[in-house]
Amino acid sequence: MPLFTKILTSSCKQALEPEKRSCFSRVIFVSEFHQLTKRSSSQTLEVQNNTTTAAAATAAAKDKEEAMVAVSEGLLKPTQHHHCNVKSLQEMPGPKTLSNLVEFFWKDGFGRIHEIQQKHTQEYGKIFKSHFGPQFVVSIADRDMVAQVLRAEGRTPQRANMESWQEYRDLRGRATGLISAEGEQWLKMRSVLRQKVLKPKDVAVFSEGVNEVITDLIKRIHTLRSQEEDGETVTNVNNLFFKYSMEGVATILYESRLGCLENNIPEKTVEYIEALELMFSMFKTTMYAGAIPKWLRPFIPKPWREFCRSWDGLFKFSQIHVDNKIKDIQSQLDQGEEVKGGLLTYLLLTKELTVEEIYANMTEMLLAGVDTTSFTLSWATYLLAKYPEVQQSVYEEIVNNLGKDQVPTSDDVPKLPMIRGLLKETLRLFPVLPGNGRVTQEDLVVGGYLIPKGTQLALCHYATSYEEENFPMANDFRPERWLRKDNMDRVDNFGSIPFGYGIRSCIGKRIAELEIHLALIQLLQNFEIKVSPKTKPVKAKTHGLLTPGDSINVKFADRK
Ligand code: HEM
Repeated sequence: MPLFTKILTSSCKQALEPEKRSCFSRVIFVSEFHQLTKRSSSQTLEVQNNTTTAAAATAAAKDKEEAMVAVSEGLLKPTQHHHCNVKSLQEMPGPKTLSNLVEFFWKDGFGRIHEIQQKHTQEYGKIFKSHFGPQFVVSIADRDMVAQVLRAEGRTPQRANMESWQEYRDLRGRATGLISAEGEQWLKMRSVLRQKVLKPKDVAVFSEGVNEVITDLIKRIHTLRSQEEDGETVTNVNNLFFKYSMEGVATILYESRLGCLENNIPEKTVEYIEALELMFSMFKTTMYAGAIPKWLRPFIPKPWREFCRSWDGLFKFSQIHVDNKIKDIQSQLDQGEEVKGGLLTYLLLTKELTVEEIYANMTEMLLAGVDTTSFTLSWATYLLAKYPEVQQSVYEEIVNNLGKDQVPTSDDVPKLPMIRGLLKETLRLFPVLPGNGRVTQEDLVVGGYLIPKGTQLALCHYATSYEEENFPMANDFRPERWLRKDNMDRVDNFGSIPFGYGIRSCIGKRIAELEIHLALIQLLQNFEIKVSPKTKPVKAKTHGLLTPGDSINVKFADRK
């Protein structure tokens, strides 16, 4: 069967009309469907006849809707009557462009993307379309539909909206890292990196280094709280956790310590940490720079300029550390010593990635690994302070299974299911990435709609995380909902997939879990986390990521 079959425009138009579609019996999905109506003047259209997609379509059709558009070598052949409900994108509900503009630009929608997800889901249903300037997005806020999309992914799923990242890299002659790369280039790098960080046992080797950072974190808490009147409160815990996450990720990625948590940081290091903090915050502010059309840049140059400046800083930072490692390795080799080390050493020795690719991946992992971890730790401490009975049960589990003083390693975590539940529940309530993007690589039928190849999808994790049908008493903080009743019990739930799912999911998941689990265990062994008069209700806001909208201030009281 030829890959491309030609279909007469007029027949296609018929196929798009729901009432006329029902008389075609062969199931196929029409590529570039959204462009069909635009091309009314052309006589023919090329339509990809993809057998895999047709099979997926048949399965989908059995499930809920029958999918049917049109096919055949040359002409559409109406054969037999067949009931078909596949709807077109034109029929999909969604907010009007103007109301989106008002929502985002007049009502500070960029800070409330997570709430808008929920609002639009209530207004338009669990699958809806939106226009953001030139961008057209189909949002999916249903657990089963999200599962369907992610399970159907091919070997190189495509992330949406990475053009501005790619543009920066082209401009500076830099390589792409895992986040921004696509296709075979992405697959090659992913295959190398996944061997070192994707399994719990791969990251277990980092336990010792992470525990050293935690020792410094605890010392720092002692210092900070001693500066407060009550001797217990730490204000804006996120500042502290930012430094912890930066230090932790640097230990793992660069195999070196930065000294972010020292009490007396040399002035040079202070400047350097401040510059890093600035770059992170600038990055969040400017990450929408790519949404501004290029022709507008001469008139509004600042966002793009700052976006490039923050990338320059992040790349420079990574490059310094990678270059230092290269020198270290070289001098060890020169002295005839055996070279041992972690992830970076492995990458440099095996040469499976080029040095440019290593710079790019270290930079992107640094960017992906700091705020995500620190916001999650901040929310976890906030929730523990607010729910003392939950904190007590997590603490008791630690005392009973590990003891009050024993320093945990990654091997201990499976003995502490409540710690795992605590992290999962924190990320359910505050998923750092409230949504995830994909560009469809095949035509798909989702929720009864034909979604053509090349469509941008927004998977609305925040909205699904708060659905009662996915999580009863969804607004409550209940880590125990994640406990398994027995070994066979699975509590996975596509309603909350804070690290994504499948081949393109977060590659740093195990690193993040290690850093967060070990830190929370030691924090609870040392302190009772309590609300203080300075603890105010804190709401989430979207600022690139889902961040605490205000300072989180809590007490770290000594355990009796
Ligand atoms: C609580 C912490 C974290 C959360 C919630 C988180 C979440 C996510 C999510 C949702 C994605 C997108 C997945 C997808 O598209 O399906 C992602 C991708 C990624 N994350 Fe994380 N992340 C966290 C920590 C980290 C850390 C610590 C690192 C590295 C040290 C990291 C590195 C990455 C990278 C490189 C990608 C791109 C993967 C790819 O495209 O192949 N993340 N993360």
